[in-house]
Amino acid sequence: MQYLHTMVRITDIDQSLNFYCNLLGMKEVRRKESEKGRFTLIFLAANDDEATSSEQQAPELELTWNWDPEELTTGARNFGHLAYRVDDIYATCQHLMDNGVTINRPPRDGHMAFVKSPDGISIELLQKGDPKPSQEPWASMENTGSW
Ligand SMILES: C[C@@H](O)C(=O)SC[C@H](NC(=O)CC[C@H](N)C(=O)O)C(=O)NCC(=O)O
Ligand code: NI
Repeated sequence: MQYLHTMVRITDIDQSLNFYCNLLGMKEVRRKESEKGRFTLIFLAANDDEATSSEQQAPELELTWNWDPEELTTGARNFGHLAYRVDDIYATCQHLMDNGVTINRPPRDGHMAFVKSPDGISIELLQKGDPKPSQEPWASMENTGSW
């Protein structure tokens, strides 16, 4: 068995592509429109995953946008988060914060941070390799989550 993707529903394509692609660096790999079902599917891959060998498809994030407006609750307790490994957690969090994203759990320990997507999906960011030495403003920044 091979892990293929995780699907999350979104309320706004532009806001979601700005967050996942422009800010987090993911790439759109394909898109499917359904006139009958009145929805759009957009498949994203993390940039490092593009290097995965062709026969081992990179795990993807499937964004589902239903054309008819719907309110998305923040989901049942059984869904936790999407996790990504980043080269520089401080630089990633700074770029997100500079573009208006709240750093719910700052990378105080140089290892782990949490943010949320425009639709409230929890995103865990983990530092590649060893944790970076603690630095400001992250060391003294308060959590806004329950982490
Ligand atoms: C392409 C493949 O990866 C899919 O996941 S298609 C699954 C299908 N999706 C939809 O019908 C999208 C629109 C629908 N209104 C929705 O919001 O899901 C489907 O069966 N979805 C049901 C589900 O629970 O995933
Ligand atoms: Ni799917």
